[in-house]
Amino acid sequence: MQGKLVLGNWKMNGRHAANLALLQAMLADEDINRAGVGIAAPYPYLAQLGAVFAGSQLAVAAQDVSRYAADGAFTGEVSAAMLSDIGCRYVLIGHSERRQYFAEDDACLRLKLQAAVAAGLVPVYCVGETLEERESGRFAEVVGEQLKALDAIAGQGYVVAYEPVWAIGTGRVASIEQIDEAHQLILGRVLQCHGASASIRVLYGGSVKADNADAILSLASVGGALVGGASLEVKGFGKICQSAKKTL
Ligand SMILES: O=C[C@H](O)COP(=O)(O)O
Repeated sequence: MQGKLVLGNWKMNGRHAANLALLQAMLADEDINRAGVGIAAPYPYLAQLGAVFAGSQLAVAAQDVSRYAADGAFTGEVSAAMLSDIGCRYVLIGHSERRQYFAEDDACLRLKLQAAVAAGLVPVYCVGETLEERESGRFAEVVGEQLKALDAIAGQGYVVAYEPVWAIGTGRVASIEQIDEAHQLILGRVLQCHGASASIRVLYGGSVKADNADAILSLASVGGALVGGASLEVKGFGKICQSAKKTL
């Protein structure tokens, strides 16, 4: 059985000196410093993560990637090949903040997924409904539509992250029943579309904290966690990683 994966997403946070202290504290924490844990940092700090994590099993992840696969005249873009070149293992694709603020649509996300796998990265494809979509009973329809982009990389390695938008950074965590229902739905769709051989982890993200990690990560349908705010400090993140370790 593959272990649960815990990825911290620093979002647009960090400064070189503060990162160093945090990363070194993570390396010194035996719950964090092991296979199955990684950090997604802003582009300017990915090399710093690579240097500090060198020789450890901690993974470096990017928060986004260009939809353009080939090098060339795309000012401001960072290609999947570049991320791979500097040692990234994972890349977040389709985070709700990218969908919301940068208008990333299905066509764009399909290209990003393809570019990522072509460069040997593991995409962490994020899906999730807004509060309005949940309250109007459209949760399964919305998530089902979002999952269709994965057809672009059928048969390849990827991770899905279920992040209900209403639970991100709000402290309002989805209930255990809501999480299990969503994860069962996602696992069912992935299996239906990509075959019985699909061995896909579905991470939960949205206000995962030290005090709810045990309950969330003990669900069989939850393959790990995508952690925002709590990955910016070592104590809470360590506790979340410990909850994942307990399930091994
Ligand atoms: O990528 C992480 C998610 O957006 C969750 O963020 P959060 O843990 O701060 O709610």
